[in-house]
Amino acid sequence: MSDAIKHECGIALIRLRKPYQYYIDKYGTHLYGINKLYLLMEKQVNRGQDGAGVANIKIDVPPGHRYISRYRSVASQPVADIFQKINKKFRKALKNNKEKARDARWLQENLAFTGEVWMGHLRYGTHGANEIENCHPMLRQNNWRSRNLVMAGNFNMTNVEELFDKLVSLGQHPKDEVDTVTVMEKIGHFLDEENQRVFDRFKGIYENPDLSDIIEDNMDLQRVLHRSCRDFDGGYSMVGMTGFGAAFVARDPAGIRPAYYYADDEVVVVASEKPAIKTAFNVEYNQIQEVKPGHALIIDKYGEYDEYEFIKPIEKRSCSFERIYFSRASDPDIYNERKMLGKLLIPQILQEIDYDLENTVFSYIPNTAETSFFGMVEGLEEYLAKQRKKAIMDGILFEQDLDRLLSFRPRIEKLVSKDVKLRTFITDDSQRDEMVAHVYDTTFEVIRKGVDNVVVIDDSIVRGTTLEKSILKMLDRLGPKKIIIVSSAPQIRFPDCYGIDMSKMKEFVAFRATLQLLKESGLENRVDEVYAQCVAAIESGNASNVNYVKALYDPFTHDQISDKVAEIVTPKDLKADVAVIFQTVENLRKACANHSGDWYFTGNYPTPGGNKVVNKAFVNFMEGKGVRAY
Ligand SMILES: O=P(O)(O)OC[C@H]1O[C@H](OP(=O)(O)OP(=O)(O)O)[C@H](O)[C@@H]1O
Repeated sequence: MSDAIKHECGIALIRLRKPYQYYIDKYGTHLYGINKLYLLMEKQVNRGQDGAGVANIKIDVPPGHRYISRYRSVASQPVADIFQKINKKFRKALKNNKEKARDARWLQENLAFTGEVWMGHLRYGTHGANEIENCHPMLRQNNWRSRNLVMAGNFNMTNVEELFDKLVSLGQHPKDEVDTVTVMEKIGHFLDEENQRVFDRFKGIYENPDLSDIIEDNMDLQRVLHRSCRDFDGGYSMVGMTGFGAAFVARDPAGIRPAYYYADDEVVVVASEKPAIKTAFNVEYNQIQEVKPGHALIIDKYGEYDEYEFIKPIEKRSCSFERIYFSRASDPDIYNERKMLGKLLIPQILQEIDYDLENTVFSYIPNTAETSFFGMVEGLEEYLAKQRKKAIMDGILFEQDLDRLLSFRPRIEKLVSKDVKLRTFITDDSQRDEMVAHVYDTTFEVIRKGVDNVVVIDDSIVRGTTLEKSILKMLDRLGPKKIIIVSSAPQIRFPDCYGIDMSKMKEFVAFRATLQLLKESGLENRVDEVYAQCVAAIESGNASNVNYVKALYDPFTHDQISDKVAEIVTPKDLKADVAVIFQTVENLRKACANHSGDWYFTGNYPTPGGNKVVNKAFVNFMEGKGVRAY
C-alpha cells in the first residue's frame, strides 16, 4: 500500500435539527453551528495536529445553488486557519448587507457554510508528506443529490489490498490504493446501488423530479453500511453525510476506535471524545453516549436519529492506548484510569529505590503523564499512611521519631517543563527527533547532587527517543545518583494497525531490547524460526491465524526486557545509574477494565488482520524493508 496514507484521528459531526432561522432567533447569531464545530475541533486537537477539514451541507436549497462546502488545511494551526477563512468569507458577504445576517433564507442562498449538517476532522499523520489531498473530509460527487457522499474518519483497515481488488473486480478504477479511497468508494458504490434500488421500486409510480425526494425518504443507510462494511477488517469510526443531509457515524464491530454522541431537540452531535461534547454543548457526562460497536448512529434527512446494528458486534476491544495517552484526561473515566495506572506502579517503584523516600524526588514528563503522576503521589501517600499506622501500632518510643514520621511528605518537584503545546509523538516522523531534543526544559537546584534518586513517570516509552535524546541527558545534568524512568503503559511490543499507527517493529525499543537479549542468550535461531514461520504463513495465505512474533518474547521476563530497555536508552556518557520500570499488563487491565484492546502489549489482536500485520511487519524488519505492513 502507498506510504502516503494518513491517519485520521479526530472526528466531529453536528446536525442542527431545527431550521437555520431558529438558531439565529434563539442565539442571536447565524454562527451557532460553526462556533460549536470550532469548539468541538479545538477540543480535539490532541488527536491530530497535522491537518484539518470541515464540510457542510445545506438541506433545503433549490437546484442551481451550491449545497456542499468543504475547506481543508495543512497550515501550522489548521483548525484556526479553516475557521478564519470561513469567517472572512462571512464578513465579506455581510459587509454591505448587515441586516441579512439574521435572514436564514438569504444566508443559505448566498453564502457557503450555512447548512444544517457539519462535519469536522483532525488529521494525525505519521507517514509521508503532509499534503492537503490526504486531509478529510473526502468528497464523492454526483449530479443526483442523494448520490453525493462526504466522508471523514478515524480508521485503518488491515485488508486494504483485498478491498481494493474487490473494487477492481466490480469493474471500478480507483485512483489510489489507500484505505481512505477504498473505503469511501466501497460505501459510495453501495450508496449508488441503494439509489438504484429505490429508484427502480418507485419509477412509474412517481414522476422523475418527485422521485428524488422519494429516493431520499426511502434510502436505507443501514443496508448501505451493512453491504459496504461486512468485509472490512480494521478499526474505524467513520462519519458520512449524503448530499441530502442524512448522516451516519459507523463504529467497527470490536469498538476499537471511539465515538460518542449527544442529542436533544436542537442538535445531534458526535465526537471522538466526550470532553469535546461536554465543553461545546455544556452537558453532563451522563448525557453523552457511546456509539455501540458494530452500530451506526444514523440521522435522517429530517433530523430523526437512532443507533442501528449494521454488522454483528464481536468481543469489545476498545483501544487502551486511547486511555493511556491519546484522549484527553478531562474525561472523568480516563482521569481515574490514568491515576490508577500511576498508583499501581508504586510497589515496583518502592522496590527500585529501596524504600528510600527521604532521598528520592518524584516528578513527571509533561504533558500526558501528569494525571498518572497524581495517582502515583496518591499511592505514595497511601503507602506512608500505612507505614505511620504500623509504626504507631508497633509503639514508637521517641517523640521526635513520631514527629518525623507524621510530618514526612514525599518529595515532589516539577523537574521537566515542555515549552510548546505540541504532541511530539503524533508529529511527522521527519521532524520528530529535532523537536524531541528541544521541546523540554528542566529545573535546577532541587536535586541534591550524588545523593538523590529521581523518579520520573512518563505515559509511554515507544521508540525511546524522548528518553535518549532529551530527558535522560537533561536530568543527568541535575546530578542525581540514580534516574528511574517509569512508564504508565506496559512495554510496547507489537505494532498497531487500527489507527494509532505504530507500525514498524524496529522502532519499538522493547522489541530491540528483546532482539539483543536473544542474541546475548544464544537464542538467535529463534529469530530465524519465527521469520520462517511468518514467511510460510504469508505464502500460504494463513498469516491471519497466529501471531508468530509473540514467541520472540517468551524466553524473557518483564524485568529482563525493562533492564535491557534501560541499557539501550542510556546515553554513553551519562553519570547517573538508570532504571526503567514498565506497567505490567495485569495492572493495565485492572486500571482500564472496560478497555481491553491491549494488542500493543500482548500481541492479542482484536481482528484476524492484526496477526497478518504483525507477521508481515516482522518479515519487513528481517528483510530490511522500512515500510508499513498493511
Ligand atoms: O518513546 P517515544 O517514541 O519517544 O514516545 C513516547 C513519548 O511521546 C509522547 O509525548 P508527546 O510529546 O507526544 O505528548 P504529551 O505531551 O501529550 O505527553 C509520550 O507522552 C512520551 O513522552
